[in-house]
Amino acid sequence: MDTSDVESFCLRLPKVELHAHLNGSLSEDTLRVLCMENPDLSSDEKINALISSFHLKNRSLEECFKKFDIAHAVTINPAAVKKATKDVISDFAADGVAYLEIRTTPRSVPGVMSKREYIQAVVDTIKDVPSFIGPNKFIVVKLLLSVNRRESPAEAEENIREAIVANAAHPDIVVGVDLSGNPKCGNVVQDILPLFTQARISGLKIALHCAEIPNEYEVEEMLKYNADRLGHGTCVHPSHGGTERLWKLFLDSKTPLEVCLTSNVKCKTVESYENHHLQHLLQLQHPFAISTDDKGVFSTTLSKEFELAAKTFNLSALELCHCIEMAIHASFASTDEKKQLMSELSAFKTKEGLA
Ligand SMILES: CNc1ncnc2c1ncn2[C@@H]1O[C@H](COP(=O)(O)O)[C@@H](O)[C@H]1O
Ligand SMILES: [Zn+2]
Repeated sequence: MDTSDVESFCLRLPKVELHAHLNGSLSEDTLRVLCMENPDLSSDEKINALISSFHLKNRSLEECFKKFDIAHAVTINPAAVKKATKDVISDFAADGVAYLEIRTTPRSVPGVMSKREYIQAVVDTIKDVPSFIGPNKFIVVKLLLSVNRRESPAEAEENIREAIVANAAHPDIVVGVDLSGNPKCGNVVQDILPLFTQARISGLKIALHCAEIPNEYEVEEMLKYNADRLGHGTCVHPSHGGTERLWKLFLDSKTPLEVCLTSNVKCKTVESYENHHLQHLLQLQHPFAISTDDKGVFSTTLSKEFELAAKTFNLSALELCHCIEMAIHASFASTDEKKQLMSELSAFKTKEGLA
């Protein structure tokens, strides 16, 4: 396919997004509107300062983490959380995403919103999707609730408890838990993985941010934990600060990896797209899901991530369709939903003359 064909093909592709943090995915328009609705931030200079710092070029992973505090400054009540969720879902649907798993860290604002009310605001908006997604659009949306490893074990325990309650109340929407946050923080193996086991026992799927930075002991324990999916997986391969042993453990686990190309390069955990560890997954046919991570912070879309993968690793139209197939299998969708997504993909392939 030539360049312009790749771009339009990636836009048309019925894509599957499995790794998208709500507050990292806010578009500039959404940020602007949420600022205007916030009396403390509604002046032009404050709005412009906030938005430009949200998109400021990162020089490190640390700098990236400071950006989420900016988004958190505007999603401070249920109405703002609903607006953020509605806009992010609409953005993905407009980008041709057919299936979306949003993940977000339950957050309380004293006197305004409890963690449960935060979660309810997201769930209510997901339930409301048919009312705001255009008639010619189709998107299935699920929710994972996150534990931020920077927070205390008590916070982590509370988030897992809230996730179990939310899953019991909305099993078709709240499908999993995610471990994320600054990888330099927290004692995950001792304080957090045991909590995730409680979530697993109650029927929630497990997604772990893994090996964003080198940490042999933690990565080994995470690989042995047999999560349903892993995110990033940057420092597993020996060429990126991992070891042969970790790499073998990872391959043997056959755990699907959520691959975030632009996030890794803009956070400088991977030096270039050409050097990205996706090359090894392609070579070894290890399952992966091309993902955005934080489309707002990194000014990307899922179509652009597919286009990047296609151009960097010379992937054909059929190989891009196979990426969607792998993501469907790795998703936390129900069996019927997976069948529906697979039949949508085969109808797409027929229409594109690929079947
Ligand atoms: C860049 N790579 C990353 N690595 C680890 N955690 C990340 C992340 N990108 C985002 N988050 C996690 O997602 C939260 C923002 O969304 P929510 O407030 O939950 O909706 C961040 O605070 C961080 O904990
Ligand atoms: Zn992430």
